[in-house]
Amino acid sequence: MKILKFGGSSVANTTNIRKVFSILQDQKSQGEFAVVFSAFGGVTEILLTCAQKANVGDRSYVTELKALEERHYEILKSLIPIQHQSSVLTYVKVRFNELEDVFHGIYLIKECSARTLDYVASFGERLSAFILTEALKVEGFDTVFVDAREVIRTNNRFGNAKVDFPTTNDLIADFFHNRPGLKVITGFIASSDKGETTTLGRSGSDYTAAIFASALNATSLEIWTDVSGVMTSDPRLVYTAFTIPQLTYNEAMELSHFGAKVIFPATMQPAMKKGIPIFIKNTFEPENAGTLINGDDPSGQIIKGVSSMSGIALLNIQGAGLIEVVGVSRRVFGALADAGVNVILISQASSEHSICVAVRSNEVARAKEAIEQEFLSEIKNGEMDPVLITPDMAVVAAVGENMKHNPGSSGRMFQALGQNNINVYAIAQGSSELNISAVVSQADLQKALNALHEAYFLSDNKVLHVFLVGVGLIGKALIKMIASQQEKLQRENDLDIQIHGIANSRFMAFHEDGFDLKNCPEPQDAAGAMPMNLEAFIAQMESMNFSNSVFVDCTASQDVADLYDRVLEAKVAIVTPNKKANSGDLAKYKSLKKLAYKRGVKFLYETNVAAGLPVINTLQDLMLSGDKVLRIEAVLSGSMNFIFSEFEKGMPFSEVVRQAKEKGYTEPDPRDDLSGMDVGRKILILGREAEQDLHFDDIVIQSMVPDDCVETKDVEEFFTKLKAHDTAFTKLLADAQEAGKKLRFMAILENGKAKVGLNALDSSHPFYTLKGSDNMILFTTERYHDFPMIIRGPGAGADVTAAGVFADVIRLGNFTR
Ligand SMILES: NC(=O)C1=CN([C@@H]2O[C@H](COP(=O)(O)OP(=O)(O)OC[C@H]3O[C@@H](n4cnc5c(N)ncnc54)[C@H](O)[C@@H]3O)[C@@H](O)[C@H]2O)C=CC1
Ligand SMILES: N[C@@H](CC=O)C(=O)O
Repeated sequence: MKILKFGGSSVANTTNIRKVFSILQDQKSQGEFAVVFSAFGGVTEILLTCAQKANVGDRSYVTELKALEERHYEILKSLIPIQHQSSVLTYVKVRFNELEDVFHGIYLIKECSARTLDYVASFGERLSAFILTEALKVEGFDTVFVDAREVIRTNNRFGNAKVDFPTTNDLIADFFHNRPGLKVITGFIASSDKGETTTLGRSGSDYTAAIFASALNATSLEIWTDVSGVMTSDPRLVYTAFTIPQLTYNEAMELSHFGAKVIFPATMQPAMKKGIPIFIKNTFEPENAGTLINGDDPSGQIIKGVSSMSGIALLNIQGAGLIEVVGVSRRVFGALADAGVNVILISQASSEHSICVAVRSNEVARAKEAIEQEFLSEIKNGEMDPVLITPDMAVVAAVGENMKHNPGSSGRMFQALGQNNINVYAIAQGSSELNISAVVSQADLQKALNALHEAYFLSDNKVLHVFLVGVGLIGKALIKMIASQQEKLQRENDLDIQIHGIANSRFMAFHEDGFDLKNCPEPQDAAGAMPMNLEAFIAQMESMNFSNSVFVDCTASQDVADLYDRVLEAKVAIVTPNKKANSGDLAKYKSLKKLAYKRGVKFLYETNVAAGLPVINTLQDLMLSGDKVLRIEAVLSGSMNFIFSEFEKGMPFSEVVRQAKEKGYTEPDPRDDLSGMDVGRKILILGREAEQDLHFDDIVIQSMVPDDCVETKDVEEFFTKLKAHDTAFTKLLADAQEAGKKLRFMAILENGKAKVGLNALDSSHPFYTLKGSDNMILFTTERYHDFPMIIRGPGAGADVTAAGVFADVIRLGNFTR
């Protein structure tokens, strides 16, 4: 014998009921079973509301009751052919007549006791189960209607009656023994030994099913609902939550206590006592295996779920007068009990200086008053401080029976929370080691759940939440590149990259679920676009509070770079091609790196030098492995190399510079390249990465920007003015060519000093053959002494740069894994 229970959502309308019938048809070949039904979805609430309305003299209950009656007729007429309807119609009519009378009575005497409410509520299940009993006959089942009031005996604690199991078990066994056929049972309702109608409290229909399962020693109990079992976390907060295949009874109780509302602990008890397996199944996805709950789980998995409880406040009771005083806890908890406050979590350190208690927010004022009253004299004479309240808290809990004697679970929990900058206010773990709970701020709840979920269940799967400032040439190329790789990274590398914030210098926009990158709008065209404000952008990023957030700066802006410390303080990683932070003040450069290290987040800037070429990483590896850089000789500007190599082909200089800009090789302002500033910044960064304390003053830079072109209204005017210097540049080139040389704009760093400028090189020099946007870097080090280490390749352009930025973002996925 198997017991199946279908909840209100499964029988909310004819379409859903047909799904239930098809599930029952499939059961026919699988042995004997009985079925428990809840009231049709929402009916109980409507009945109770009508009663409350009648109780306060609000006659609108009459229309609501009429509508409810109609709904029942509609359902029965759609399920039962006309020739079989009459007895069912009569049954329903009589029940609604009774209800009318009851409500009228309430309306007249303005009295509605718990007993009356139970009686009113009982109509929901009586109606649904009766209609479904008859409808199932039409489907070919030999059904028997079971009004559970006949067999479940309880005391008369209306609203939450206690079951008299010995009597109930006998009555159920007798009933089943004497009545062949498929029993269709009303959930939720029972009766007292005086024949009064009672109800079984929250999730009462589940309880009914468990009572029958226990009384009949059922082989299993199936709870059919509208979700596919118990999930690893709340799917509304954790998008990657998934169904837990198997749970022990204890784990299921812990999880449901902390928010997995699929099953209510008390309802499991009768089945649990008999070791009856419970399946949680989805009526709308019957093929889904759902969750099996039983006494044992052979999977050996340590953590099964991460659940939470919102709306919590912390009470801190502290003072020197608490230390080594016997009876303090008894008085605290006695006072709370007397005030009817439910204690959710308790934590006391061994110093005994303070006791921390978590309670529901709506009970905190009462709790504070009760404790302060209890310790009035201690507070007065300073032995104890007034009770401190920390509001707006939430509890997150990792649950799993196999934590027992398995070191590392709590370590993982607090590492994940710490890495994501989530402050833990209190901790509790019982010696049963079934649950580790941490109190965090309500604002951090979603982030905490996601961080823990990832740490425990998705160690192979990572979601990176990107906030991109600078949707210009590189930024747009980056979005395109992520869009084209997004699915493959998810599928093959378990890496999900989502962009939640985009901005240019004028507008910013955010998307909670991540922008659709294949059709990503420009910031100004996105829904909810607003004027750009850097502080507000960062504040929004902080308030979205995702775990694994990444701030990508694709601007050339000093203002953006100036806010990196704030970003890192918020434990958000930074990826950037922007050189401003690393080529600015030396102390700031060092402090940013230190801060990133301290906060445990990455600050990656491979594209600061030579775009996507692996220059910074290589240099960092050399330094980490103990090498020493003696000399760096390099062509570090893709645009300058393009300009001087293309110029050889005979085009006017100003025209080649314009082409370099059009090809996306130059800085937003090409004078940054021509002036040598860009190369100056790069050689400075390389020097600093080589552990040399370089300042910008240590670099001698030869600018190629003619004096009258330095100050112009805009870039266009600069190009116009540059034209006037074409002849002078052609002469420079001709002189070099005459000497059999080529012009290369390069940087040399040696002995703590750097030089940046134009050189005429003969064919013996490695830079002689460079073409287009090529960069080339020669590292002469203690290890690479006789022959330098050489890195060469395109060092500018949208695609190679965006690819480098993208690679840094992907690297974050691996780093934090
Ligand atoms: N073009 C290339 O080959 C390479 C470029 N880079 C670096 O990449 C960065 C971006 O370069 P491009 O995309 O070419 O520049 P761009 O001028 O095309 O785009 C810059 C974007 O940043 C935005 N922006 C500027 N200031 C801002 C602020 N304060 N707040 C918000 N947004 C702001 C602009 O509106 C624009 O959307 C620069 O730092 C550049 O040095 C690095 C390596 C190679
Ligand atoms: N303008 C730069 C691009 C990247 O830093 C260059 O020309 O190399």
